[in-house]
Amino acid sequence: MNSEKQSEQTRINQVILKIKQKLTAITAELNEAHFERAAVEQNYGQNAKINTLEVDDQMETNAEVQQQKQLVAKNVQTESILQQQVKQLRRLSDSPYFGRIDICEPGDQQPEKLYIGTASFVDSQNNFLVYDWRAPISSIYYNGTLGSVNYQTPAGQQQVELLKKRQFKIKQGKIRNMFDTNETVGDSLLQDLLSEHSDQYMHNIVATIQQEQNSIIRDTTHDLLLVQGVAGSGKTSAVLQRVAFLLYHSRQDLVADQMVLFSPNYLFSNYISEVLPSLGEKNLRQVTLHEFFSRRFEGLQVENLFTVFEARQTASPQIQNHRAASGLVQKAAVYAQTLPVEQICFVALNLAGESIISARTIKKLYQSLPVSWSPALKFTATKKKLLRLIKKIGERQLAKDWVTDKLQNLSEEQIRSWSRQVSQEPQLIEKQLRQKIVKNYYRPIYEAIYNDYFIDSYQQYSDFLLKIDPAVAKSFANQLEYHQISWENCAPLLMLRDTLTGSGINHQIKYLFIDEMQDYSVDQLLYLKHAFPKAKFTLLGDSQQALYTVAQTPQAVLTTLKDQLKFKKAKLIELNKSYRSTFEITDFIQQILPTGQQIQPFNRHGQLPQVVSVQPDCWQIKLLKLIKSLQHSNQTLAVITQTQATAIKLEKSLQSQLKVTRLTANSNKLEHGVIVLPIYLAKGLEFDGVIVFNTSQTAYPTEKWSLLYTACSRAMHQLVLFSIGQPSKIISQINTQKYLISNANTSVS
Ligand SMILES: Nc1ncnc2c1ncn2[C@@H]1O[C@H](COP(=O)(O)OP(=O)(O)OP(=O)(O)O)[C@@H](O)[C@H]1O
Repeated sequence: MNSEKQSEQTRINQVILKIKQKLTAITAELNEAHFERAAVEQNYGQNAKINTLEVDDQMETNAEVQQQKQLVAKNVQTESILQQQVKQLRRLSDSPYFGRIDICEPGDQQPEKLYIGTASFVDSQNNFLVYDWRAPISSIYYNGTLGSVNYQTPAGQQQVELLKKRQFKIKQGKIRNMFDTNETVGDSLLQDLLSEHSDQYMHNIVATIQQEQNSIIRDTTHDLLLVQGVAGSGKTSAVLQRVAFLLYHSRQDLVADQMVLFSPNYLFSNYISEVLPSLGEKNLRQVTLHEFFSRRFEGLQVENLFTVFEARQTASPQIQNHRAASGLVQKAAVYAQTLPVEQICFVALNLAGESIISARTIKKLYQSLPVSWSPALKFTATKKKLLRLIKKIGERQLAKDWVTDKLQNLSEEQIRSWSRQVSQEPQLIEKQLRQKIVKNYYRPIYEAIYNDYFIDSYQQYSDFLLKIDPAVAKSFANQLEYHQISWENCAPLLMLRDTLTGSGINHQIKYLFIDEMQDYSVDQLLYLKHAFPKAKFTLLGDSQQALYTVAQTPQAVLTTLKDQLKFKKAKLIELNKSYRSTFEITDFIQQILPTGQQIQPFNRHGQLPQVVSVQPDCWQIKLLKLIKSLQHSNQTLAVITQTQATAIKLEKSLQSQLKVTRLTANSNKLEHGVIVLPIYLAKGLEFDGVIVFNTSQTAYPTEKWSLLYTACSRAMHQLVLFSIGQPSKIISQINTQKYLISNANTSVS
């Protein structure tokens, strides 16, 4: 070991010793906090069991229980903070840092050495032994080449002289690799990392963030950050580090619950779920667009984009008719804003076959409001009037015989449960019990009012569609009969409903992230912008991987979004360097793109991709042989099909000979071994080896280049295109030096 390395190792040993001392102290505190919480909880449990029917004790007990509750909450919080610290210290004790910068501030004689890790570590004298990678000064590590560099601080720009930049790979407290670099973050460490096997979970990339990724991560000024990057360029990685950065940067007024990530599927959600915890941060909320819509259309089955995709691969163009066109969201908003009251579809509030409040009455209440009010304002005011009205209707029932009958037949249990909520004055008890009986009876009406059911938004949307496109209106009505709603109708219908009722808007979310944004229509993005008005948007996409729409240039995407979504400060960041695949794979897959877009491959070498074509009568044997030959060198080997239907057939033909796992839309975990899955579930994921199943001309005509590109770009180390019959023209037009060819007569091993 050279002396430089020796002295770094000595420092590491000293830092780890201090980390471990702190870990011991915090672990003791944690044990104490745990013990205390258990005691308080037990005490709370006993208090909560006190008989609250004893009136004298009731108030006192309530206050005591509240106090205990607060105490439990406080203890839980303390314990969880300590748990976080323990986790963080454990992580640091294995690998305290990954970078060092030597800087000299103006006027200083001696340079300062700063070490950068996944979290800060301060010794008992408040010396920073490790700086958090998100600290303002750490940006020098990611952005600066040696010489004079600037970095942003809360007090403005600072200038320093960067004298040295050193990278470390430390594992179990030992330096495994260390070198100085003048680049942003040197290639060697990246080489090392990218050569590893794929994992069930994505890793954080803080040690090797690249300069252009850093600008995504640290952006705090734009309300729309549009990241358009080629496959494997680190878009998802960058956005997750961005979340961690924002949580650190705005920790006074931002918590993870104020962020939401729209992800393409459950597999992906699970795949990325370890990144933030590995950086000591809480995970942010994740949702798929399908889930989001489904929650808003209770009782309806929302069509899934995957089903649309499957149908498109097999259906004739005629079947695809009568789908809603784009631009409906804006039209729906205008329609709802200008809808004359006569045309609003009010619905009578009925109970047990009797109309309690007629549609005419509701319309009258609505009409009585100032014309200048917005529909949402009128709707809320009508709602309040209806609540008052139903209360009055109930009051008129209090002395009726049916209420007296019910009162006399109240069960013991019902009386006991209500007696806690009614007054103890004997003369008031009967009145209040009558009120309870009536309110209970009218509960469905109250609920209908609270849930906005006094307008039939489906009928209203149907009326709207009739004006725009009667064929779509008809198909919408047909689907509704079967309690279904098509994908394209979701956003415009919600927009119409929200505009009329003023509901559906979430003001809490401050940051919204969308991965695979090329699969979202402008209509859907418009709706999300409306539903999350306070959120800054970060959209990640690669229009070359558009499975459901047509590819657009990044600039065109930006123009469309800026014009339609009305963001004030929008920025486009393009990423052209691909990190996932070997040089050879990236070099091959960029030839699939018709636009001739230049993807910069990362300088990591491997085998050439292989194109295998086999005869239709022997493809099973050949495929089996191929899989077996690739299995041992690839921890995860994905066989990617176009549709789930093909994946099912493939699984059947392979499973008697081989252990295979087929993934479905409901799968949420990646398995090691051989995986069969359709392309739309492979989005955002990566595998050691990929076999793209049946890349014949029939399966992949020229216009399906985007599907082929997406499938091939999932491969990290090895790629095989397996064609039954003549390979696709997309492949045959690629320079033959970029891949190896084997045919039915050649061994595929
Ligand atoms: N700076 C980096 N340091 C180390 N690894 C990186 C870096 N950037 C990206 N990677 C790795 O490259 C791979 C691809 O990254 P990621 O999945 O974030 O790309 P993507 O652009 O979202 O891909 P796609 O659009 O194809 O799904 C991952 O294995 C990731 O860990």
